[in-house]
This record gives sequence, structure tokens and C-alpha cells, in this order.
Amino acid sequence: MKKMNTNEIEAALKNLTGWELKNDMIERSFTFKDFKEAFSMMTRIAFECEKQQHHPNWENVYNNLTVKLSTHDANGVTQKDIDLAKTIEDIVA
Ligand SMILES: C[C@H](O)[C@H](O)[C@H]1CNC2=NC(N)=NC(=O)C2=N1
Repeated sequence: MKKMNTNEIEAALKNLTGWELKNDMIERSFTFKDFKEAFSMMTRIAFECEKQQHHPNWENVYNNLTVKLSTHDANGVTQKDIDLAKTIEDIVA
């Protein structure tokens, strides 16, 4: 899949909430009630990632989750990352 340029990414991010472009990845943090809620969300997200065959770099510290998305083969952000970001925010919403 084709790597998106900065303008294309910024335009796509306008249709999402809270994501920002950082180091050739799109990134967003989420805060949940507690660890159990954070990990439940991660589990739900993980099943969707498997369906899309696209997976996040993520870090969980207690009730905080930071998600970073990029496409390895493209060395940057592609539509796959935008689609997964949308899926993730829909799950969390
Ligand atoms: C073979 C498999 O489809 C690829 O390795 C997939 C798996 N998940 C992936 N996830 C992400 N975020 N980027 C990729 O390039 C990627 N590649």
C-alpha cells in the first residue's frame, strides 16, 4: 500500500479524533477507569486488528494506553493505519 504524504495524513486525521502525526506514525493516547478497563479494550481492539491483519505498536501503563500506527512495508502511514485508527476510536467510544 502507498505511503501517504504529510498533507494527505493531516487531511485524513481531520475525520478522526485526537490522533497526531509523530515520527512517521499516527499516535493517540487513551485513559480508562482502571487497568481492567484498559486491558479489556486492548483485547477488543486486538480481535479487530486480527481481522484487518494490521497491528498497533502500543504501550499500556495501568489505565493509560498509547497507540502508534504505521505500515512497515511502506515505511510510514498508509490508508490501513487510518482505517485501523477509525476502528479503534469506534471501539473505545
Ligand atoms: C504478513 C502480515 O500481513 C504483515 O506482516 C502485516 C501484519 N501487521 C502489520 N501491522 C502494521 N501496523 N504494519 C504492517 O506493515 C503490518 N504488516
